[in-house]
Amino acid sequence: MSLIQFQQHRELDLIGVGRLCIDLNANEINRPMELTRTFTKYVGGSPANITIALSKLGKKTGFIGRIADDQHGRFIMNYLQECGVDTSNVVKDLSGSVTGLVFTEIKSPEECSILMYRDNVADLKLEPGDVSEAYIKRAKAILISGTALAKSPSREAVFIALEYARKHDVVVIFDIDYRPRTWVSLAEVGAYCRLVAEKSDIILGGREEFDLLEDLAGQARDDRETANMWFEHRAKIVLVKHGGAGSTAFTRDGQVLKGVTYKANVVKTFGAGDSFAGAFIYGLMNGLSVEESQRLGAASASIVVSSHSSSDAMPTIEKIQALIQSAN
Ligand SMILES: Nc1ncnc2c1ncn2[C@@H]1O[C@H](COP(=O)(O)OP(=O)(O)OP(=O)(O)O)[C@@H](O)[C@H]1O
Ligand SMILES: O=C(O)C[C@@H](O)[C@H](O)C(=O)CO
Repeated sequence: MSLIQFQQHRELDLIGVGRLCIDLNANEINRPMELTRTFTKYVGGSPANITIALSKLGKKTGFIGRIADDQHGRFIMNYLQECGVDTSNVVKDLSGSVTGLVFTEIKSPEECSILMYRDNVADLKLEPGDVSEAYIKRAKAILISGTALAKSPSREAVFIALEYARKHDVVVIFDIDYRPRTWVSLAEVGAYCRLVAEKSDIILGGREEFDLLEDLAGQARDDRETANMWFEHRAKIVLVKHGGAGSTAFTRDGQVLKGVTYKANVVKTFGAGDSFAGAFIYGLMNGLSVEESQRLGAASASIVVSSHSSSDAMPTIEKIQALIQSAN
């Protein structure tokens, strides 16, 4: 029996929950933001990127989120629809909120950062009443982004989504997705993310992100100890991402799988985690082993870090397979 039981008859493969934003990626690369004058606009936000990745891989996806009632909000809505993401549960926020913006700085292939504008953003205005039980029960899986827990009412909306998912056997995938500018304190990150991690089937994060959840007061924990901690709860797969060094997946049935990486012609490093997650989830949903799914994730990430955008560059399965074959 496979590790993760997706309810195969469900009409939607994955519903993303949380952030829908705009990425403004520097056109003049290899220089600091202070000297950057022009940017290209893309849809962004980690859960949006992952949902778009799955859609481009041919999966049926939907999204639960709020967008601002402005030009950027409409740009996001149009792009999701062009990608085939169902937007029936994306709500226009009428409270005067704005679209979250992310300016990306590409100083060198090794040194990239993001500058987030997150005051009064629409995505964090998601309300419990926006989350439909009937919608969630149509899906095989939901993807929760940790950043959506940073503030109320989005935080409560996520807990409601989680409750409906559990009630209807919808697989819960939690990407810790820690974004410092959004949170009030590290204590809150740990407290709220732990509550979701305890109820999740698959947990994805970087080493530092897991350290935040485990409340270790600065002591680094070993990946295996991390995985064991979450296996005491509901998790069946814990995946720790290690940037250019790959990833390690732990499974509840005792496997420890080191993920390969593929050579990239790195333009920028952000987008790696989201593209990895999209193709990794695709692999699991298609019944591939965890190791094969990690391979798809790594190949997708190598394509995206070699491109200028995150969402727009999410590859098709043919492109991923061609890269894997050319590397063999
Ligand atoms: N420089 C690179 N070259 C090739 N593959 C990479 C590179 N960086 C990351 N990857 C691939 O992407 C996966 C995820 O990367 P990473 O650990 O940086 O995720 P992340 O921290 O969530 O990324 P992000 O910067 O998007 O938040 C890695 O496990 C690896 O397979
Ligand atoms: O998650 C965000 O809000 C920013 C992303 O859209 C951006 O592309 C990125 O950092 C991906 O890792």
